[in-house]
Amino acid sequence: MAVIPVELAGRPYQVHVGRGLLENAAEICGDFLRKTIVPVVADENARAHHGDRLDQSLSNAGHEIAWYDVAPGEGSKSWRELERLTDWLLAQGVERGDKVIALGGGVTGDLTGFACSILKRGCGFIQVPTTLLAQVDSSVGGKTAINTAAGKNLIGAFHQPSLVLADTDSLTTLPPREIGAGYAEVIKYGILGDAAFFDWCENHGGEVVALDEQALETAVSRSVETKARIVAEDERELTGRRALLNLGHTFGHALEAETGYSSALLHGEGVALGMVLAARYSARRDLLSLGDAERIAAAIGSAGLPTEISALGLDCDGARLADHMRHDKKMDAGTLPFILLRSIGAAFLDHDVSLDDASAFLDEQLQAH
Ligand SMILES: NC(=O)c1ccc[n+]([C@@H]2O[C@H](COP(=O)([O-])OP(=O)(O)OC[C@H]3O[C@@H](n4cnc5c(N)ncnc54)[C@H](O)[C@@H]3O)[C@@H](O)[C@H]2O)c1
Ligand SMILES: O=C(O)C(=O)C[C@@H](O)[C@H](O)[C@H](O)COP(=O)(O)O
Ligand SMILES: [Zn+2]
Repeated sequence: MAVIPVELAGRPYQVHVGRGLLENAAEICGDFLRKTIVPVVADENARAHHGDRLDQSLSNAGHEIAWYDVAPGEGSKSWRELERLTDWLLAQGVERGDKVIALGGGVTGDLTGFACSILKRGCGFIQVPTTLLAQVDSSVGGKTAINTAAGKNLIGAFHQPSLVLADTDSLTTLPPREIGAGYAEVIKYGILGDAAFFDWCENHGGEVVALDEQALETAVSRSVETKARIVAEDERELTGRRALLNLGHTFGHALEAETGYSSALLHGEGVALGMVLAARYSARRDLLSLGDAERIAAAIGSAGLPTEISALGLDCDGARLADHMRHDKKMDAGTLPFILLRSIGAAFLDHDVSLDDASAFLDEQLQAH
């Protein structure tokens, strides 16, 4: 059990990581739950597997849950679902000082967080992440968003939760593919800034995806500590520090767009491929050794994650993927900074990448193997 602080001036909060947290949710939330009725926005699968544990804890403390169901899948991060959710929160009489609970993965957390950021110009929320990806990444740091036809996370806000409860027991019911997708964001922290953690992932990644208790707790805690530190340094992605957390995402979001935000490619799988592409592109520009690029690909592949975009069977070329990238939120006065690598554990923002060159590289990768 670990309690990790996110030290944001004026609104610090804690991330609790460990087993059995849902059984003690009411106690940990304490005064954050100030009314009898507690609105809980829940992914349908997360509720089916873990809703009872939350319900039991809250009802033992004299609360009653008002449940709101979110359909599984990226499609729920939409204008339509945002409207439906905000209407429901208003009907529940949620006030600014209340805390809405988000129970589920990154989709539920991103949607609920964004709804709370605009509800009456901002009400509170508590993240209860139930996927590996959400525990190590999306529940921490306050990025909230929905997708639009133009691209991923294009409508959103920075809105920090008041508390995060990452109960590792909830991961036992996750499908293996979702565990792999979450692991992509775990190994990301090693690749972008912590060579020792990358080494640890090479040695223990198999245990993490097999949900070995000790390896899992180390992976989640270490990931959250790293993210909390970076977010505290650059909450709104203004200095370039937080942008490093976007390693693999420029390529990854383009691939997600091209596959229609469908189950054909999960977010974490897109990030896995995107990190391999960022590493190989860094090698192509003589920034990173080819050996290190392939070491990264091997570590990602050994967790069962995809490493070759040619295997996706996409009916598109590099220029089309580059067009998706023009919607990237890092775009600045017509140029898109890329997160590239000098070595494993040393990512940086490269402002000198031309999208034409990236597109030519992607053409090669689409043909490879
Ligand atoms: N805000 C951020 O900083 C941030 C960071 C990373 C990713 N994201 C976003 O997060 C989303 C991906 O999140 P995700 O990978 O958690 O996917 P997700 O929310 O779609 O959940 C994945 C699947 O797991 C199911 N599920 C959830 N909890 C379960 C459980 N305990 N047992 C069984 N099934 C369960 C869901 O129903 C769903 O089918 C993407 O939209 C991505 O853009 C946001
Ligand atoms: O927290 C961050 O900052 C991240 O970039 C984490 C990413 O893993 C996450 O997918 C995030 O939602 C991507 O942000 P975006 O700004 O590229 O939409
Ligand atoms: Zn991500």
